[in-house]
Amino acid sequence: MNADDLALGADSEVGRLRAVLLHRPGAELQRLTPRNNDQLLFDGLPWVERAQAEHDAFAAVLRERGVEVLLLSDILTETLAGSGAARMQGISAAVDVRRLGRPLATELAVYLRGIAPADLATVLTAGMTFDELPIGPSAQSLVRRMHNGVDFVIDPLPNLLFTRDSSFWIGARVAITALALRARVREASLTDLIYAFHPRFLGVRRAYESHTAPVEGGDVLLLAPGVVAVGVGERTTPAGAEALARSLFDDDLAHTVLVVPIEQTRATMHLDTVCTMVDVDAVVMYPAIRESLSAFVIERADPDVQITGPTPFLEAAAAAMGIGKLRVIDTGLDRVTAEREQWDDGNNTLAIEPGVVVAYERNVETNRRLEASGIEVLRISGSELGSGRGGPRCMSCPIARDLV
Ligand SMILES: NC(=[NH2+])NCCC[C@H](N)C(=O)O
Repeated sequence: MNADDLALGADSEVGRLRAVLLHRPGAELQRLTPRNNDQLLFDGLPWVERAQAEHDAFAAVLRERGVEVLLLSDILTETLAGSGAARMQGISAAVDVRRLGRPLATELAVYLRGIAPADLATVLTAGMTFDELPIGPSAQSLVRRMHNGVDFVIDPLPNLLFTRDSSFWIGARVAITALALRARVREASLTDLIYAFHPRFLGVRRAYESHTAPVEGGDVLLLAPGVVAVGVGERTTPAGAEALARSLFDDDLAHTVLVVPIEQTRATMHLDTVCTMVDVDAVVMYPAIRESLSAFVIERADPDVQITGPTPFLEAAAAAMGIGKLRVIDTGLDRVTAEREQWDDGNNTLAIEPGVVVAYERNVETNRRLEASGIEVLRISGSELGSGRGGPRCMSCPIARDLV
C-alpha cells in the first residue's frame, strides 16, 4: 500500500502509529539568547546541532518501526510552493502591521512574495531581524531606524519543535488549536496552512473549528474511542475545554470529555507532562498527583450536556472507557527522583503501538519501572531537545494511527 493511501486520523493514544508530523529544529533555535529564552519558553540555550542530531535519531527510531515521518519544514515548503493563496495567507499572518507600521509592513510583504518557497518557509519559522531586512526604501522608515538590528521584524517560533500543541487529530479530523501564549500563537497559522493547502491533506475536515478559547494539543489525551481527557491549567482554559467538548459532541467525535485540572506551573504546563498512555488500558503518571488528580465529567446528553464531578480521575476515566480499571504504571519513585524525572519529561512518552513507547533515556528510573511492567521502551537522548521542556509526546503529532 502506498503511504499516501493511509487513512488519516487517530482514535486513541496507542493504536499502531503509521504517520507522524515532526519538526526538525532549525534556525529558529539559533535565535534564542539569555535575554529572550524565558519569553520564548525555553529553559536554556540548546546546542542546535546536537539538538538536530538527537531529533534525527528520534525520527530514525520511528522510521525503523515503520512509521512515516513527515517533517514540518518540508511540508510547509511544499505547501507554499503549490499555492499562491497559501503564500499570501502565511505572509499576512507573519507581518504585523502594529509592530512595523503600514509602510514597512507593506514593503516587507511585497519582498516576501518574491522569495523562493523554501526561503519563505525559513522566514515563517525562524523569523527575521531588522538586520536581515533587505535594503530598500524603508531605510527611511522611522520604525526601522528606531529598532535595534537584532530586534525581530517577525518573531521566531522555537516551540514549533513541539508539534503536539498546534494541531491534533481526532477521528478522521484535524483540530487546529488556539495556543495560549504569545510566543506560540502564530504556530497555528502554519498548521492551518498546511492542512488547508497541502495536497496530502486535501478534503480533510476540521474539528473544533470555532476555537473560541485556548486549547493546546498537549492537554488533549484520546483515552479511548469517544473518550477524551482535556487538561486545564497554564494553557487550556475552562472555556477552551468546554468549547472543545461541545464541538466534539456536535461532530460526533466523542461522547465523554474528562476535564482535568492541573497545577498552573511551568513543570506541568500540559496534561501530557504528568500523564500519558502506554497501553490501551494503562498510563504512566507522575506519582505525586496520582491520588489527587480529579476530573469534571462532561457527557453528551439530550438536549444539552451533562456535567458532573469533580470525581477521582482514574475512576472516572475507567468508567468512561468502559474498562474495570485504568492501570497506572507504578513508577514507585521517591519524591525527589519523581520530581526530577517529571521535569525531564519522564511521563511524556509517545506510544507507537500498545505497550511500546518512545521515552527519553535520561529518566532511568521511570523507564526501568515501565519495563518491569512489561512496556517496551525505545530510548532516545534528549539532553538538548529537552531544554524547551518537552518529550517524545510533545514533539510529535500523530496523523495516522490504526484504530484500536
Ligand atoms: N505538549 C507539551 N508538553 N509540550 C511542551 C511545550 C514546551 C514549550 N516550551 C512550551 O512551553 O510551550
